[in-house]
Amino acid sequence: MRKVKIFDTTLRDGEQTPGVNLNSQEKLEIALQLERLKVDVIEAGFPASSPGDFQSVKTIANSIKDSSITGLARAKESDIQSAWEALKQSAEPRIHVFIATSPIHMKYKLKLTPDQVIEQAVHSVKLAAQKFPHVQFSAEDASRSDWPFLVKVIDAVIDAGATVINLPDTVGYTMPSEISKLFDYIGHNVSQIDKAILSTHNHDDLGMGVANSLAAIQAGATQVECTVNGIGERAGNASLEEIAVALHIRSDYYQASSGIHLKELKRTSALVSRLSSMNVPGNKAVVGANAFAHESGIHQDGMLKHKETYEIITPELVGATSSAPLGKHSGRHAFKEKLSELGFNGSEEVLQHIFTAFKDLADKKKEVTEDDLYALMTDATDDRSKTTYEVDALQVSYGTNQMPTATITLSLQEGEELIEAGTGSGSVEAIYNTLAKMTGQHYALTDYKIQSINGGEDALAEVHVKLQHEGIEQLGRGVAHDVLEASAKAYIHAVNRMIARRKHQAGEKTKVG
Ligand SMILES: CC(=O)SCCNC(=O)CCNC(=O)[C@H](O)C(C)(C)COP(=O)(O)OP(=O)(O)OC[C@H]1O[C@@H](n2cnc3c(N)ncnc32)[C@H](O)[C@@H]1OP(=O)(O)O
Ligand SMILES: CC(C)C(=O)C(=O)O
Ligand SMILES: [Mg+2]
Repeated sequence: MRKVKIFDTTLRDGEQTPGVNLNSQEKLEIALQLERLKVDVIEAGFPASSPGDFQSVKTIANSIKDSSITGLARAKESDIQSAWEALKQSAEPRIHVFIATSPIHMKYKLKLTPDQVIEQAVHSVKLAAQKFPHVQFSAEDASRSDWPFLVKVIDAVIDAGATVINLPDTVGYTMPSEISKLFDYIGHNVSQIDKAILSTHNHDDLGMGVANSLAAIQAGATQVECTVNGIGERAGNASLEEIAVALHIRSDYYQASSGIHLKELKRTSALVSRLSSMNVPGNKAVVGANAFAHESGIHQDGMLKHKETYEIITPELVGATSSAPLGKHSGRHAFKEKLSELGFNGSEEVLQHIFTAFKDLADKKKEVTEDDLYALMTDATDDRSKTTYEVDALQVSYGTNQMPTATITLSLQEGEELIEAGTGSGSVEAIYNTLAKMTGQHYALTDYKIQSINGGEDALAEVHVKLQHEGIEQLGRGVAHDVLEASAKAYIHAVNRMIARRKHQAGEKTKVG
């Protein structure tokens, strides 16, 4: 059985999803979960792209031990230097240098001749290899590049020190049989291909991301790049969970396996969905809510008689069962144990905060599931030093013939308390009008999404909002047993993050000035 390395790029290409913006703490939380999932390489970001990304990559590189950490860099000295500064403390420093090789990108975007591209690629890989023991080179838009030219580039960068060669289908243009031929061609025509790992990276513009990844693996790729839930630029990247499960279920066909801890898939998907505010569609393969649901009579009959009639993947395989090991009579020890099993590694103060929220919930809800605990954990692990406002109390008065009125108490970081009332045409609008008055800013609400965790009448509500103010867009999320409380918390979460971002930007400007 061939081993296929999983290179996860949720924190880099995944974060390029329009509207997704993860802070350092959220990125670290995802990285810790990717480590538990046993991905081989985590692409933690693009250090030269912003001070925030630089810091996230550095923090992740210093915290994760069981997966290799890498960062993206253009074929440019300053990007490579920045990646080195962020990654030098990691266990196995690894860089990902890229430059485009297709005629359209070279001519119009880079404004370079093919020879100049080879020269820049070789120069950059040599520079990178002086610092990093592992250098990955990507020929951006490889699938629309001239194949003999690709061979020339790849031979030259392997000579310069590249140890991994990645051939991305950057715009999701190629088809499975074509990518198969491309990998086969490269395998047979690059004289030194045995010195490097061959990698595939596919986008989903034509819905072929996973199919192309599997075809490339069949044709010789031993590394596959993907993201959790398939998030990413435009239509997204090939989805990690679909590739890992396809390799497992059809190992007879691919004769290859990943080392992914499949039982962690559902949990990883839920975490990424929550932190990125990107809902997982119900019919999404492997991790969607309906992936193991059987609706029609003939199917249910078949399942009752013999599960394999309609089930090729068991929910247990991917950790999709929800258990309720904790209840209102559970104590702190069992609770702490369970949270650490779920990957919680926060302070005692945050643990106490989650425990109080759990007890409140257990009083109201029949079953507290792992998904509920995950939601409470995510809700509580925001950096409290960056919290300007907190929702202390909320009362909403609503009647069919009456203007909804919200009365809200907010506590401020300094210990002060604000109380205000306001109205709106609906209950949520009344809350948001009141919060706008209290925070003294008019934030435009550009998105509002609500979902229940696990379903059922007593489910937790999770609200995601997007606020816009003076050119900045900010996501926020809130979890509560009540939808109105979750709505207020989501709004305040976005406001707090917006304020923290502005303070950070002002700090950066002062440093530069
Ligand atoms: C296929 C991919 O996913 S590639 C990764 C894409 N990810 C991102 O772009 C996310 C983060 N990006 C950013 O924050 C910014 O684009 C930055 C910081 C990287 C660069 O910002 P700016 O310096 O303002 O440049 P801008 O983004 O406008 O243009 C990109 C420049 O890089 C050049 N460039 C693009 N790719 C490469 C490359 N692989 N190697 C060298 N130069 C490159 C472009 O030709 C352009 O150069 P020019 O300024 O001489 O015309
Ligand atoms: C940077 C490269 C690998 C990329 O994301 C792409 O080409 O899609
Ligand atoms: Mg990409």
